[in-house]
Amino acid sequence: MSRLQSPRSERELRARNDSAWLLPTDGSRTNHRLRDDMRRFDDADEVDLVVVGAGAGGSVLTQRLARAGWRVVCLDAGPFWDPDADWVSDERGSHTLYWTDPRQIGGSDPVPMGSNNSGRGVGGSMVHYAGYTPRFHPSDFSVLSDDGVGADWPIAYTDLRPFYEAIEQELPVAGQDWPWGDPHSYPHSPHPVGGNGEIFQRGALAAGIETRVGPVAIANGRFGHRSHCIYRGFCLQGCKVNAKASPLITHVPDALAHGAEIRPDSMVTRVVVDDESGRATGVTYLRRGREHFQRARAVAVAGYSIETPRLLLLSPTERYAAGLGNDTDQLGRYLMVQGAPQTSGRFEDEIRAYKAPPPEVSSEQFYETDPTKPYRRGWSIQNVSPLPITWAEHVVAQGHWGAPLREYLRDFVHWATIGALCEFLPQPANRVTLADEKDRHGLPIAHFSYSQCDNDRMLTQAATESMEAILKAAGASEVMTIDRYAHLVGGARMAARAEDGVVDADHRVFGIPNLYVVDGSVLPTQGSANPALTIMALAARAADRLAAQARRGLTEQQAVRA
Ligand SMILES: Cc1cc2nc3c(=O)[nH]c(=O)nc-3n(C[C@H](O)[C@H](O)[C@H](O)COP(=O)(O)OP(=O)(O)OC[C@H]3O[C@@H](n4cnc5c(N)ncnc54)[C@H](O)[C@@H]3O)c2cc1C
Repeated sequence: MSRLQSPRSERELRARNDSAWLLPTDGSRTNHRLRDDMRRFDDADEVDLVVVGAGAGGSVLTQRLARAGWRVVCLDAGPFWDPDADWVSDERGSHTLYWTDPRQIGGSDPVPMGSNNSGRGVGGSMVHYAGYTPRFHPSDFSVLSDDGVGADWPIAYTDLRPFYEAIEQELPVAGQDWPWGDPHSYPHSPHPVGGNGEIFQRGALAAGIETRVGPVAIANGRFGHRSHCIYRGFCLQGCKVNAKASPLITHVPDALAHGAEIRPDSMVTRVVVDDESGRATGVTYLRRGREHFQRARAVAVAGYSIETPRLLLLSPTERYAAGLGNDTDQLGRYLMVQGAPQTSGRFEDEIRAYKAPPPEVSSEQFYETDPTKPYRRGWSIQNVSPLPITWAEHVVAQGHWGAPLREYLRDFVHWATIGALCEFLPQPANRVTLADEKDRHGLPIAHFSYSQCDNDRMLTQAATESMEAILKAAGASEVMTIDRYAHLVGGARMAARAEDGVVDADHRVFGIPNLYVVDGSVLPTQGSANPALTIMALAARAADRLAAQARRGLTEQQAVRA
C-alpha cells in the first residue's frame, strides 16, 4: 500500500536514512551485528557531541549528526531493547518500558506519573506510544498573536514543514489525505479500520463531524525490511513485529551504521560547565555502579519534559547557581499536558476494539479557536482502544468497584472508546523544581506542580460533550467519560529572548554556546496534536542547522569539524 513506490524516492530516502533496510531479514527483529560492531568511544575521547537520551529528539539528532560526520555518543539511562527477548504481548508485563523512578506531584490538578508519561531505554517514550503522528497546525506557532493567550514560537510552521515531510517518509506515516491545518498527504495509504474505528466514523458522520483514517506511524505494507502491521492491538506495549515506528528501528540503526555510539544503562547525573570558559565540557553519568565523565565539545539534553529540566537544575556551578539555562528563572516553567478526557460507549454488537491498533481514526474539526465560544484554542478526537487493565482503570475512575466493576470487565468486548486531546495553555507556575526527597543515587527527585486555568476546564467540558454526542449518535446505550492527561511537553521552552525561555530558535541554551536541548521540553505551545512527529521534525531541523553552522564556521561548532 506504499505511495513511496518509485525506485527514485526509495533511493532518496535511503540516502537520508537507511534504518529500515538495516534490520535483519531472518525473522528476528534486531541487527545484533550492527550493535556488536558499533563504534565505541572512550570517556577520555573528546567527542563532538554527547546526547542525553535516545528518544524521539535524541535519536534523530544523533542519527543526523552522525551522518554529517560528527563523532556522537548518545547515553540513555535505560536498556538497549531487543524486541524478541525483552518485550511481551501483555499489558502488565510491559511496565518495564516506563520511567518509574520516583517523582513528586503537586498543584491544584496534579498530573499522575508512571505509564502515562516518559519511557526509559533506547527508543524513548515512542517504544510504548500509541503511534498517532499528526503535524501541528500553522496557527500553533502564533497562538499569542492570533488568540491573545499562550505564546508565539520563534519559528514558523513553514520552517518545520520540510522536516515534517522528511520524517513522515522515514517513519513512514499512513493515513488519508489530511484536510486540516496545512493540508497534505501521507506516504502510506490508510490502514483498514476495525470495530472501534467504525463506531467513531459512524457516530461522527451522524453528528456532522468530519473524520479521517490516521495519521499513524505504522507501516501499511512492507517497508524496507520491516513487516506489515498484523493488527494485534499491542501498540502501547512495544511493537514486537517492527511495524510501529520508534527511534529504536527508525533512526538508531542508521546512526550506528554511520559511526554513532549508543551507550545504554547510563544515567546522566550532571552536565558539566566550566565557569571560566562558560562552556559545557561533557557529562557525568553512572554505569554499572561506577561514575564516569564523558568529555565532549558540545552537549545536547533530550531526556523528556521532566528529566531535562531536572538535569539542568541538578547541574549548577558558581556562575550558574540556579541551574543551567536558568538565569532568567525560566527553567522548568510552562510545562504542559493535554487534557485527555476519554469517553466509552456501550453497543449491543461486539466491538472487539483490541482486534486493531489503538490508533485508527481522528478528527481535527475542533482544533482551531472558534470565535463564537468563550474559550480559546480547541481539541482533537481520536480512537483509543484500552486493553483490559486500562479498561478496568477507566471503569474504576468512574467510581465502580466490586460486583459492578466485574460486570463491566466481563462486558469489555461491547465497548468502543474515543479520546480527546485538549490544548491546555502554558502557565509559568506549572513547573518542575527539585524536591527535598532523593532518588536511589542520592539526587533530588523532580517535583512537578500543575494547575488548570478556566480556559482548560472549558475545553475539557466542550470536548467531552462532543465525544458523548458522537457515541450517542452511533447508537451507544450508555456512555462513560473519565478525565485524564496526556503528553508532557515544555519546561525548557524555545523563545526569541532569554527573558521568555531557556533555548533560542536553534535549541541553544541562552548564555551557554555549546549546550542544547533537543526534545519535547522546548515546545512553547502544544496544539491538540500528539507531539512525537513535531519533536522529531524539530530535532531534524536542529541537526540541519548545527551541521550547516559548523560547515560555515559561524559558531562555536566550527571546532567540531576541524
Ligand atoms: C502511553 C503514551 C502514549 C503516547 N502516544 C503518543 C502518540 O500516539 N503520538 C505521539 O505523538 N506521542 C505520543 N506519546 C508521547 C511521545 O511518546 C513523547 O512525546 C515523545 O516520545 C517525547 O520525546 P522526547 O525526545 O522528549 O523524550 P523520550 O522519547 O521520552 O526520550 C527520553 C529518553 O531520555 C532518557 N533519559 C531521561 N533522563 C536521562 C538521564 N538523566 N540520563 C540518560 N538518559 C535519560 C530516557 O530513558 C528516554 O529514553 C505517548 C506517550 C505515552 C507515555
